[in-house]
Parts: sequence; structure tokens; C-alpha cells
Amino acid sequence: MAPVNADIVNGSKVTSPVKKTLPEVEDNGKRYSYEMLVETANFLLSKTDVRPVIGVICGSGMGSLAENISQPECIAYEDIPNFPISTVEGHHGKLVFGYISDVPVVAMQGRFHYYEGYPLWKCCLPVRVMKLLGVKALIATNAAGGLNPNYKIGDLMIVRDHINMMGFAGNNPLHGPNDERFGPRFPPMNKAYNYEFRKVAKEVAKELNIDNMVREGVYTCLGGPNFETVAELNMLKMLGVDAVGMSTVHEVITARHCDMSVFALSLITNECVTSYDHDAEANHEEVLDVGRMRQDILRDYVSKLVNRFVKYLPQNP
Ligand SMILES: O=P(O)(O)O[C@@H]1C[C@H](O)[C@@H](CO)O1
Ligand code: HPA
Repeated sequence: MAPVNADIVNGSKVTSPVKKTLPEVEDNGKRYSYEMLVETANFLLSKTDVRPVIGVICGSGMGSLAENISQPECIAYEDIPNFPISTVEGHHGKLVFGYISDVPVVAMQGRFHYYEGYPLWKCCLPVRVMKLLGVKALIATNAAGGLNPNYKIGDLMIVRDHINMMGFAGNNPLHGPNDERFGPRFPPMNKAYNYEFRKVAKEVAKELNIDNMVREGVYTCLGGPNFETVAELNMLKMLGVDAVGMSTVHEVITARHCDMSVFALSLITNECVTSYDHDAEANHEEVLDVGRMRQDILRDYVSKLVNRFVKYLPQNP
């Protein structure tokens, strides 16, 4: 895999040495160019002295993960050049720079979803900005419905793999001209979720005595915003999906494209209804409630993970 130009990913002032004209894209030049993302990264670097090596994306109702950050410096999305804004309840809409267990991090308190009206490449723009800031590993968290019948509400699922349902229909964050400064045209995805991180996450779950609620499985993202029909869920179950959500997959693809190591964690917030006899209906309030219920455990877990993952990050050349 061609490395991204080292000059632009060391977390120091970013420059854009390579001038390259990409073909017009079908969204008529509205797609952010490399130079615009460099501008965004430079803006952020000028606002903070923190040089993050791990990025965290907080899932729905999981924003309190960022409360773990010491010496926090918050920047609202609306103040960041070229950034979208958060429109969903449970997504605060700010970047938090600081330290978790002495490791410099940046957390997104609020992510962008396709159903908000953002194209996938725009949903994933912050991941590329993180790369330009010098971030080497991404921890993406999400709220998800538990499809595996053994999962209980409040369980945590380490994502072993995903099924890119939206990608099956050709909707992919990497769709359109490829910018080699981020990564190759045809990135592999068979090692999307870092093996060492998953192994460490299972060890840490034991150490924290939460291994009875930590699972490992396959996540899929649908476009939303509606929750799934019974028939859709039964189809996904047959395909081997354990948890269903509306995010993360495209962020992970974008992160792997630019060679970031990835760990993803789903909080099972509701049981997927796979029978017509079942009375329950999924709803966003329940999703947020379960996030609140699990916030202390999640904070401790992610804090320990950051502390352990840092040992596996590639060193600067
Ligand atoms: O941002 P995530 O994936 O955690 O949010 C999930 C999917 C929908 O946005 C929302 C549904 O309640 O939660
Ligand atoms: N389906 C899709 N997305 C979700 C769910 C769900 O059941 N729960 C939380 N996010």
C-alpha cells in the first residue's frame, strides 16, 4: 500500500507539497479537495498544542466517552472550516482534543450519518482530517441493534468484521476519483479491524471483569433513518450479521484507505425484532438511555484501550 506522504501526517504544521488535478466528480466540484482538508487540519493545529495519535468517534448517546479526556480543548464543528454540522440528538457536534491516560487524542463528540443528508465521503471527512493531524489509530464506537439472539441490551460488541451493505449498491465513501495522497485506488479490507487491538480488547475486558458482557461479531450499516423491517433483519441474520447500525462502516473504510489502524465497538442498545409476534419497537430514546446506562463502563474500557493500543501504533519514520 503506497504510504501517505510523511510530511503531511506527522501532526506538525501540514503542507500540501503535491499539486495534482483530479478529474471533475459527479457532485460537481463540491467534494472537498485534499487542499481543503489540509486547510481544516491546519486550522485545528493552530487552535491546540495537542498532537493526537488516537482518534475516537463517539456513537449515539456515547458522547460522555469524551468526558474522559484530561486538559480538554473543545472546538465546535460550526467553527471549523469545511466541517459539516451535527443534526442528531445525542451527537453534540464538537471535537475534543486532550489526553486519555497521557495519550494525546482527539474525539468526535458527534458523527455524521448518511441519513442526515450528507454523502458518505462527507460523513467520513473527519477521518481524513484526523489522518492529516497525525492520528494513527481510530476507535469508532456506535449504538447498534443486537441481531445475534445471544446478545443482551447493554452488551458491548468488538467488531471483528463488517458487511458493507450500502457498498453493495455502489455507495462507498471512496467512490469517485482517488487521491493517492490518502491511499490506493483499490484498498484491501480483509484486515479492516486490527487483530492486535481486538486481542487486547478481550484481555482488557477480563481485567475489568466485564468479559461477560463483551462479545465479538459482525456489524452492518444500513442507510437509515428508519429502523429495519422484520424481513430485512431476518435476511441480515442469514448473512451472518450480529449487530445492525447506521454508521461506522464507511468511516472504517476511509480510515483503512489512509492506512490508519482501526478498532470498533458497538453498544447493543436494543434487541432487533425478528418476529411479527413481538410487540417491541426500536426507538432512538431507548438507544440514548442505554448509552447513559453504560457510560461509566464505556469510559473505563475505552480509557484502558487507549492506554494499551498506543503500544501497537507504528512509530514515525
Ligand atoms: O452514530 P451511531 O451509529 O452510534 O447511531 C445509531 C444509528 C442511528 O444514528 C441512531 C439510531 O438510534 O443510533
Ligand atoms: N438498527 C439500526 N441502527 C441502530 C439500531 C438498530 O436496531 N439501534 C441503534 N442503532
